[in-house]
Amino acid sequence: MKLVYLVLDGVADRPGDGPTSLELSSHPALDELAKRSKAGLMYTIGKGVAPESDAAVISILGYNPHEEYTGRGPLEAVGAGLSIREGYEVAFRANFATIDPDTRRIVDRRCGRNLTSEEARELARALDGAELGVYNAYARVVATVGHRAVVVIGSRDFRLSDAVENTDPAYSKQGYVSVAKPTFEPFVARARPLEDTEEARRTAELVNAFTELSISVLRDHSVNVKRSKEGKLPANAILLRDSGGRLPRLQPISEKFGLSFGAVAEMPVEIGIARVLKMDVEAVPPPTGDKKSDYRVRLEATKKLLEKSDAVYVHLKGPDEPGHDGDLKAKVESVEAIDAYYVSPLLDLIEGEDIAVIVTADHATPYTRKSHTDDPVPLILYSPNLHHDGVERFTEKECSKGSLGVFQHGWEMLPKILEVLRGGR
Ligand SMILES: O=C(O)[C@@H](CO)OP(=O)(O)O
Repeated sequence: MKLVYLVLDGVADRPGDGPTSLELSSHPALDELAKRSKAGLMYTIGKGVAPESDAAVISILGYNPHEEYTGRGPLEAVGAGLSIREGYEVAFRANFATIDPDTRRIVDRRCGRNLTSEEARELARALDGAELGVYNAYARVVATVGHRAVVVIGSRDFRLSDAVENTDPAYSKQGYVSVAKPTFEPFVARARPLEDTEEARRTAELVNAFTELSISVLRDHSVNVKRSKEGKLPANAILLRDSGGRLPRLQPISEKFGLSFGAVAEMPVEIGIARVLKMDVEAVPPPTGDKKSDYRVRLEATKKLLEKSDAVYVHLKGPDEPGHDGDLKAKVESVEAIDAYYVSPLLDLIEGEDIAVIVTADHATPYTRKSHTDDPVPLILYSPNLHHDGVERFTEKECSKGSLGVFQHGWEMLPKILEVLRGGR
């Protein structure tokens, strides 16, 4: 038996808020699969935790992020090809953002979501390698996709600590698991040490020095002058979150489950997770405006990995961004594009084959809330060897009627599902 494990980033909404994107969209292939599947719901980390994708994905791949985890920063870093000097460097997930430089008020955490990766790379170059003026410290800045970047703060001589608060006010650090705040004060936060150590105080000081430096360097950068002339928001600040000083030491997924895993990943954080878990990674280019071609590439990568691996984890970013933007129409369209261009041909591919499929999400990003929430996500499990539950559609409400019940923690799901698949009932 082979397994395709499809994660639709942020696809779930909150049914209590009104019709969900899954209810409003036409997705015949997902519905066809749901009809032939067992179904259920899942809290991807746990009730009350509105997770980011990093810890949520770690969790739904079977690892409890409360046990061994070191934050999103290092995963983004490894996904972007950077390594971290343990003890002397701390990695952060960064956002190019628009602020009022005089008051530090945040106008947009993603500078209008129209910063191109090329623009971001040019801005990052202006800061990469900057000296921070104290503790013989420096910053490395690497742009990744759109407004996203990785920042590594390092010192040549002094030890640093990852116990520092985010400067991005949208997420709070709860240990190493970052939680989306339902509302927040839109000001660049000052980094505070989160423990009473010299290392943490020093790191917080360096983070604040980097923030000031980035605001002064980006203010009149030619990319921003051009963007302002074009009526676009300038990318004039960098918000940092999810500090981590090393990669998590997790058992490789093939050893954990006795299955070889491949991964189709498009964003740096998922690429980082796949690398850390020692999956065979097919990194595909980030999403473009051409959905048909994007999903064809992802399906080809899935096929290629299925030939050499037992299981393939496929992460599609699509629905998360319109969820963050509160754009119901775009979220519906994103589900429909995945259905038509990825799931429908996937059904042809698995027809008559001994291939099981899981479809779920890493968290909800309800268009009504514009941020991640702790709502449970729908889950279906198809296998030609299993009885199906007879649910009608792939939606939150329909899946709640399924025999898999409600998983209280994402990390409990994969072991259970593999048991069901191996038992063949
Ligand atoms: O990277 C992203 O797309 C989101 C997380 O889903 O982060 P942010 O809210 O900073 O855009």
